[in-house]
Amino acid sequence: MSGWQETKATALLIFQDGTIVEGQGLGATGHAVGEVCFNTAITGYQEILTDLSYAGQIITFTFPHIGNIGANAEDVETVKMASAPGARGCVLKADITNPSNYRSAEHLNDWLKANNIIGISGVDTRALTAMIRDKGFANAIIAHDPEGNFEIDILKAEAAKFAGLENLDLAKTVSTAQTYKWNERSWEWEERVIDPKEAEFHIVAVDYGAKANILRCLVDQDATVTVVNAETPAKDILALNPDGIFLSNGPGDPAATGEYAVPIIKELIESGLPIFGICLGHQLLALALGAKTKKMHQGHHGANHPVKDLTTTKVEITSMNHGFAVDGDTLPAGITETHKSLFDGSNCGLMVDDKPIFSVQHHPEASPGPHDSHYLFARFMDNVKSHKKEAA
Ligand SMILES: NC(=O)CC[C@H](N)C(=O)O
Repeated sequence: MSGWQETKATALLIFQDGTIVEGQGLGATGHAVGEVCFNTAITGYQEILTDLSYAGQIITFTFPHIGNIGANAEDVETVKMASAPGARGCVLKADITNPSNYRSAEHLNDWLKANNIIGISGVDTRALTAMIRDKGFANAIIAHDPEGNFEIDILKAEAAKFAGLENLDLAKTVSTAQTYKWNERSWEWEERVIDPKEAEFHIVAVDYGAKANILRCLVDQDATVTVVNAETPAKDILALNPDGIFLSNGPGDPAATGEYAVPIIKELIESGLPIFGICLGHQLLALALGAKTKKMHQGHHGANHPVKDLTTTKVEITSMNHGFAVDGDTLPAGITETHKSLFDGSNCGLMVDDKPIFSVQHHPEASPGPHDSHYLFARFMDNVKSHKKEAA
């Protein structure tokens, strides 16, 4: 009995309502504020922690075995050119056991430290998840001090300053500073990086915090990808002579990027080029088309979310990571809802009726998650091929 009671807390999670959760510190020391969400995936913790869409968030993993396969340099979803890290912190139930996997290069604890991510273990993540499910997203501060010395009032005051993700534009802060070319394809067994072949199509990806595996999936479709900063004017994007345009995933409130993203996307729509958007890219496309987005109660973060493709009536099991959603009731005439979540009926996709333009809320690139939705990359490239043929 006495053992655990006497263990001094070396990490705290302090919510804005004053609730304090004690645990053991992992990874980086110090403190960070963010929105606490929960992710239900049972694999892919490293991909999740390095997804830039999680900027400004602290991730509670509902799966207890986090860290048991260690960490490596290959499972990082943050594109090296990105200027900021992804998640600010993570909350775990169990301590990290010694890694046991042939791909492990590093203990997760060391990797978290090196990547400036604060972790707390020993938390009743089931209770925390139930709390978020009942009350909605909660903002908190996560703090780690190996000596267990915390100035609670100062931490509470820091937590109180965080106004949450609503109205917060983070895409600009994680977007690539420089334009770069991406030509790495998906991996094959025991061959991590495949040399690119001469690609037939050129896609310009607007980077709001793009995941590396999205870029790989585009290259798999016989494309070379040029990645540009989120604020690149439409005329500069079009001057790169793309065959199609991709709008990436990313963090923060889509409505807060209104000043730059929406006007740029409106011009891109006018160009008549094929456009494909994922997650934040989907939300921004919807805004540019005249629809509205809204904050969700608890969001969708996991790797087993059923989504129905209304155009084929097929159901796909998807990877999800979003806290905002397109309000399907606000889609204007001429825009068709193509996908719906079978968990809560929320909008998961749209297409423009008379243009080769579509987008989805879920993550067809998976990483982590099932590959059911990979067909969307082929759907995009079919549009690109037809458009290029017509234009020739
Ligand atoms: N994965 C994403 O692109 C997330 C989009 C947006 N930041 C949201 O939370 O809804």
